Amino acid sequence: MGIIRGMSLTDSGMKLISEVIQDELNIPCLVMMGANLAQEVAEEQLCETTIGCENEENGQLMKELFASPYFRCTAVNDKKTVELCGALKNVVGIGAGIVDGLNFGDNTKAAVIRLGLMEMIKFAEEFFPGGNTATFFESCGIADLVATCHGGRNRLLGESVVKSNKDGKYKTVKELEKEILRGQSFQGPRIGREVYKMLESKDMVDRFPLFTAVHKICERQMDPKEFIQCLRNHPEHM
Ligand SMILES: NC(=O)c1ccc[n+]([C@@H]2O[C@H](COP(=O)([O-])OP(=O)(O)OC[C@H]3O[C@@H](n4cnc5c(N)ncnc54)[C@H](O)[C@@H]3O)[C@@H](O)[C@H]2O)c1
Ligand SMILES: O=P(O)(O)OC[C@H](O)CO
Repeated sequence: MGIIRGMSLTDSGMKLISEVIQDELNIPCLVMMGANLAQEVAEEQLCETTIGCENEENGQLMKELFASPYFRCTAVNDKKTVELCGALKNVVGIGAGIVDGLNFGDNTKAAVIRLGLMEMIKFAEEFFPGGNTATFFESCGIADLVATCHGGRNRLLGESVVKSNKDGKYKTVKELEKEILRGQSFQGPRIGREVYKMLESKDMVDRFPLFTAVHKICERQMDPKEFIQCLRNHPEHM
């Protein structure tokens, strides 16, 4: 069962982490993604998760293995979309943190969550076609977006980047990771870089302004203050 949120760029394109595990270990690998902030799961607070499988029998088996009164599992026969949700939401989470750092309110954050979701759906259609849009309404999709955009480490990164501003100079992701996480790591910046490379290779950057802006802010190629302006001209509004 894979819970790692990420992807890997290879010469032949983008691979999901479960595919890397399957290829390296030569074993089947299902995935589990959802609104599952570790601290809250450890405290046995009620949460939901999504098991992504390629056949219903395996999904059901894993559901029986993992489900508990506080950990409610749904098995979905759309493994790639489930895993893609778990990776891409980290990039949106950074965007939500940038909004917080810039002192914008809940309406703006809601816009980031919605536009982020639309970019996730579009990215899946372009690069991993054949999935089911309904999967984005499982815990791995909208619910994990909400959790990450309010309580995740990636949100904290976005806010911290903005707040690290000293005379127009911002701290790097590496510096902030060392200061804030002390041994843990942010998943969003690496995923954002890989997503951006894929978009650039297909000349699609303009269609994904939120993913693009988050990536450029993480790489210090864009001032975080420009983030909101990038969203004003989003293709979803045209
Ligand atoms: N913490 C949570 O709330 C939570 C919830 C659900 C899923 N996840 C996912 O689980 C995974 C692990 O999360 P975590 O909270 O334990 O993170 P963490 O930052 O505590 O640990 C990640 C570890 O992976 C190592 N690492 C990073 N890149 C590596 C590489 N290329 N090769 C080898 N090691 C590498 C890091 O050094 C670090 O020790 C992540 O993909 C995360 O998104 C985390
Ligand atoms: O703390 P984050 O931002 O890495 O998010 C953790 C989990 O993915 C939330 O489900």
